[in-house]
Amino acid sequence: MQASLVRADGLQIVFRSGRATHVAAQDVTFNLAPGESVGLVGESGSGKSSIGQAIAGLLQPSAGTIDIAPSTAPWPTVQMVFQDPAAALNPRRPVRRLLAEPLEVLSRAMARTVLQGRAVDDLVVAAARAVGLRDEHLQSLPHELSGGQRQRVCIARALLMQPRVLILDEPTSALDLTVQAQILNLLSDLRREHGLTYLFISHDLAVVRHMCERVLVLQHGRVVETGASDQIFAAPAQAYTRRLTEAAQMQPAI
Ligand SMILES: Nc1ncnc2c1ncn2[C@@H]1O[C@H](COP(=O)(O)OP(=O)(O)OP(=O)(O)O)[C@@H](O)[C@H]1O
Repeated sequence: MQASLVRADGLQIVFRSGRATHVAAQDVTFNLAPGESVGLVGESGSGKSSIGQAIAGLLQPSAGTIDIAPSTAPWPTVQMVFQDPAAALNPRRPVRRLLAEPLEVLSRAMARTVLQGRAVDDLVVAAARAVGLRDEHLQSLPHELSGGQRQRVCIARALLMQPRVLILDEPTSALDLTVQAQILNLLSDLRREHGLTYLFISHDLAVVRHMCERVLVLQHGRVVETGASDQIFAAPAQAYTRRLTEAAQMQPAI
C-alpha cells in the first residue's frame, strides 16, 4: 500500500446554532497518497467544503482524527484555494503586497527556512510568473484583474507557502469555461512540477474526471462510493453517483 500523506479517520463535523445541530460530515475516512489528486464530489450541502476546511485546519472536527505526515517544514503544509478569488483577496492591496504579506508574517525561524536567503520580492515575482501573471500585474489591485487572473493570484499565494497539499474548493466554478480550462491546465502543470497532492472539491464531475485519478462521493456528509475516476464514471455502483454522472454528461466537455 502506498504511504499516505493525509489520513482522515472517522471525521465528524457538527455545526451548532442555538439548540439546532447540523451534521455536515459523518464517519468520513480517506487517505491522500503523495502526489495524487483526489476528487470530493456530491450535491450542494453534502459536506465537501466542511471536510476540505477541516483538512486545511480551518475548522475543528467534532470527532475523528486528521493525520498529516510529518515534514521538515515548521509551517502548515496544507493550503486552501477557494471558489471566489475576489472574496479571498483584500481589495485595497496590490498583488505584490497580497503575495508578500503571508511571507512577511512568518516567524523568523520559518522565514529562514522558506526564504533560504532569498528576498521576499524575488519569491513574489517568481511565484507570479509561475502562475502565468505578467510582472505589471504585481502593481494591480484585485478589481483591475480578470476573474482568472485573480484566481492565479490566489494559487500563487498558496504556492509561496510551499505546501505539500492543496485543498482546491471549487477553484474554477466562478470562471467562464475558457478561463476554467486555463486554470485547470495550470493546476495540472503545478502538480506535476511541484509534486503536489490535491483534494479537489467540485460539484462538477466533468472537471473532476479531468483532474483526479480517484474520487470520493459524498451524500449527506457520508462517503457513499469511492474508486478510480474512470471506474466511477464508467460504472457507478450507487444510484446517487449515477445521478451525479448523468447530470455531468449534460454539461459541455472541458
Ligand atoms: N458555519 C456553518 N454553520 C452551520 N451550518 C453550516 C456551516 N457551514 C456549513 N453548514 C451546513 O453544513 C452542510 C454542509 O455544508 P458544506 O458547505 O460543507 O457543503 P458543500 O457540499 O460544500 O456544499 P456546496 O457545494 O453548496 O458548497 C450544509 O447543510 C450547510 O448548510
